Amino acid sequence: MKIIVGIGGMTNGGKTTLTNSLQKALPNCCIIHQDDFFKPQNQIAIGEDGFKQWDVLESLDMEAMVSTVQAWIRDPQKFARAHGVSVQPDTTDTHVLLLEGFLLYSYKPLVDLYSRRYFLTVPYEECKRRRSNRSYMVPDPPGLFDGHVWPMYQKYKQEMEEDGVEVVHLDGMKSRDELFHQVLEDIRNTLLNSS
Ligand SMILES: Nc1ncnc2c1ncn2[C@@H]1O[C@H](COP(=O)(O)OP(=O)(O)O)[C@@H](O)[C@H]1O
Ligand SMILES: NC(=O)c1ccc[n+]([C@@H]2O[C@H](COP(=O)(O)O)[C@@H](O)[C@H]2O)c1
Ligand SMILES: [Mg+2]
Repeated sequence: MKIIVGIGGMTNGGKTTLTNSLQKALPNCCIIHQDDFFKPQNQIAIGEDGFKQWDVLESLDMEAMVSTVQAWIRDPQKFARAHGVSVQPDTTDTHVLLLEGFLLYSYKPLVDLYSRRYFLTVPYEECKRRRSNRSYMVPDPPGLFDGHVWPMYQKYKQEMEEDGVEVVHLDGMKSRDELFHQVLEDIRNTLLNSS
């Protein structure tokens, strides 16, 4: 059996950290990072606010992301091999795909593919603090967090709620270890229930 799990939520909620830990503990587990699908900088629109609009769906090549997901769905074993994930002979029936990113549940062609949609959040102050310590490939200009990142997060979250997308909320203030064990157990139960 194969399941697709979303590790979504706000920037700096701890998505990438959690996803990388889960991969090591789950059988035949591949990851697709949404961040790998950002368009090149010269294709990112500049808003009326003067900021490059990184935190909108249009800044991501979502068609390419869906194609990558479809390649996994067609042949998870081949996908795993191509991505350097060794397939365990005793569990070849089980395949897990973790999709990880900050706008996983806002793109219609993806939203129904998940067996489970996790949503990691931390309070505003903590998010801003963590973000100020991060260095992205393109550094945040002053004011980006309050002027663009946070308002876009709120906008997409509100749309998701209005659309009735069901998510499992995760408290990103919990320790890395606690989050890892909580989600690992929940995914293992999902696997048992879908077999
Ligand atoms: N559970 C946690 N508790 C405290 N700090 C965390 C936790 N998970 C991740 N971090 C830290 O927060 C920052 C953002 O984590 P990251 O996994 O890159 O988040 P995201 O992918 O959601 O932006 C990193 O510095 C990371 O070490
Ligand atoms: N990877 C990139 O090319 C790039 C460039 C500029 C900003 N970002 C930021 O990455 C964030 C998403 O990644 P995280 O969820 O890991 O923080 C967005 O909030 C976006 O502002 C990424
Ligand atoms: Mg990340």
